[in-house]
Amino acid sequence: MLTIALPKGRIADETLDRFEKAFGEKFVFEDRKLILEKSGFKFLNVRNQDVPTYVMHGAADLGVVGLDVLEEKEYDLIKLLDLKLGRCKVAFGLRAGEKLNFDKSKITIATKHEKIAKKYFEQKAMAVEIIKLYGSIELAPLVGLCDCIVDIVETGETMKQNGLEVGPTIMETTAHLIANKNSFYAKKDLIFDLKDKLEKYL
Ligand SMILES: Nc1ncnc2c1ncn2[C@@H]1O[C@H](COP(=O)(O)OP(=O)(O)OP(=O)(O)O)[C@@H](O)[C@H]1O
Ligand SMILES: O=P(O)(O)OC[C@H]1O[C@H](OP(=O)(O)OP(=O)(O)O)[C@H](O)[C@@H]1O
Repeated sequence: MLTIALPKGRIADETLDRFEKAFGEKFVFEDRKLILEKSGFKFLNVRNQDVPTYVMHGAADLGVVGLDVLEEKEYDLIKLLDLKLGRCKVAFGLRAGEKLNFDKSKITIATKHEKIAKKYFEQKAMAVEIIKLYGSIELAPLVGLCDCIVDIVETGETMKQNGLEVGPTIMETTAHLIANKNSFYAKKDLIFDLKDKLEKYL
């Protein structure tokens, strides 16, 4: 049995579609159930940001999560396979017409991706103030909470509709299949078999 933590929403749905293609049967969470057990798999329906936590602690052998979320958590996990779904980037958002002013003594940034933003500026040896938010990040610069934001951009439509422009990209991200280190050694054959089957449907 392999236990796999999936992030609620479209990435989970698309991952289960891949399993359907690879194994020829349907995998669907029933109503409000958070566990789906079928044909040797136990899928867990968890919050996006909790996926690495379940895998790190061994409550799940495997997980599916965006590289950006993985980078934020800084856990020691194995990246097994790029599933090539949930493609987007982590980028700056600036008020239309403004540029990132690297000469300013202190830039204030609002973001859900605190560590990614912090690392970016550490590499430039710049002092920044980071304000952690949990959603609707694009609102923050419009009401003077910050100078700019760091957020997920897929189509760029959310920024555009809120008077922001997409600035420099910090990282590209896609959903990856990740593994707990102990599970990887203990269940190597099962895991490699799954990886090979999923790889055919990328
Ligand atoms: N257009 C998109 N918007 C947001 N996230 C995307 C998009 N495309 C892909 N992703 C991936 O999905 C992840 C975010 O998923 P979701 O929006 O469900 O997360 P969240 O709002 O941070 O989580 P939660 O709702 O659990 O708080 C991102 O971190 C990224 O890896
Ligand atoms: O470039 P786009 O295609 O417009 O997509 C990007 C938007 O989608 C995400 O928000 P989400 O819907 O997850 O809401 P939240 O982060 O504000 O909770 C992300 O935080 C951006 O706001």
